[in-house]
Amino acid sequence: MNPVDVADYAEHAKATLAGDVLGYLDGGSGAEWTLRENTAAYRRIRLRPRVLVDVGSVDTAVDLLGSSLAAPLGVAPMAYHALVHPEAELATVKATGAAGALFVASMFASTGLVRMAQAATGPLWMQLYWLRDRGALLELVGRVEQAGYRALVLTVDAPKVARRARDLRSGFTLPPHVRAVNLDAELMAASHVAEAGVSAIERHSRERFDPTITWSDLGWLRERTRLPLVLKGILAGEDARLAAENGVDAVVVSNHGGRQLDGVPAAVDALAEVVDAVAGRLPVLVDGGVRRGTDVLKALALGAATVLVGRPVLWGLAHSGAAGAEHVLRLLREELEEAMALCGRPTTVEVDRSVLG
Ligand SMILES: Cc1cc2nc3c(=O)[nH]c(=O)nc-3n(C[C@H](O)[C@H](O)[C@H](O)COP(=O)(O)O)c2cc1C
Ligand SMILES: CC(C)CC(=O)C(=O)O
Repeated sequence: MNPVDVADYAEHAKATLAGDVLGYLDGGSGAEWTLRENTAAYRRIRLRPRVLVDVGSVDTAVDLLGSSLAAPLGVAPMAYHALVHPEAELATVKATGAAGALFVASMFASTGLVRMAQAATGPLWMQLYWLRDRGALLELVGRVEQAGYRALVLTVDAPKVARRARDLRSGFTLPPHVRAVNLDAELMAASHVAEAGVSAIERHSRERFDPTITWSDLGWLRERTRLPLVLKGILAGEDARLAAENGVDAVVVSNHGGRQLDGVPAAVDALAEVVDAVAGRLPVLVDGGVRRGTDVLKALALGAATVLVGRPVLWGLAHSGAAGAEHVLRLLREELEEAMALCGRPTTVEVDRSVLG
């Protein structure tokens, strides 16, 4: 059966991927309460359409940090696309460009950052974790700048990677052919060895991520790069205000897809607080639980500038490579277009909180 919505791709992934890979992809931390909330919260938000509006043509385009996107959609940074398809990030980068969306590469991408840049036909950002070895961090930033990436996304919700029961139960480790090729060999090695009670992925963070960084360290990075700096993993209005005061260019409201602190609200439920706190000083993106075009519309209505999509893109990639990933993004865009028409809001600038019931 040909998939007709994201749920079909999710089902296909569940039926076909190896158990440990599926667990790493679909799983969350703790009791997975936040993971479930991310999708459940969208189902609780209702739409409030206006009628007899000319919706003969609907335009989903937005501008974001100097780039224009055909739709307010991006691919969230996700490690190791090679886990689900041999073409890995090359396929997802191409798919994203074809769909007119933004691609955020993970620091743990399984494809070289220059090869990703060469395959890109749209805007490309790079996600970073702050490494204890600042020399290695800066060296990577230099290569990212050189390759033409347009922004750095610093993930701030993972001073350490949280315990994820599915990975511990399955003993998940990376197969030998899947590597974080943009990082040094020593760092990569940790991800291939599981220890009792610590998953291979957890070891990355324990050994290499710097859990001591604070707001005062951001200036150090700011001074050393000309790229816009985006913080990913903001859930509190106070932190969003601090971001604006510390020269950050955008924030992503995110709970890491329910993979970090379990018990925090769904990303969409934290969105309004952050949007209100920044009061237009910076664009606010959101990710977590977006599975339908109506979810994108709800996030836009609450003030999101763009929505990032995580797991659905990997489900599409697992299903049929670049074609599947592109179809997932196109489905979301088409569903958004339909929802905008049926809500009587033919352009994204007309989407505000009055869309919500
Ligand atoms: C398999 C997987 C790998 C991820 N890897 C990263 C990563 O390397 N860096 C990061 O900042 N976030 C990472 N995330 C979190 C995503 O960027 C994003 O916040 C989350 O997946 C959004 O939720 P969704 O999957 O419900 O759309 C990962 C998520 C998944 C599912
Ligand atoms: C390699 C990991 C740190 C990637 C990640 O952020 C995740 O699995 O959620």
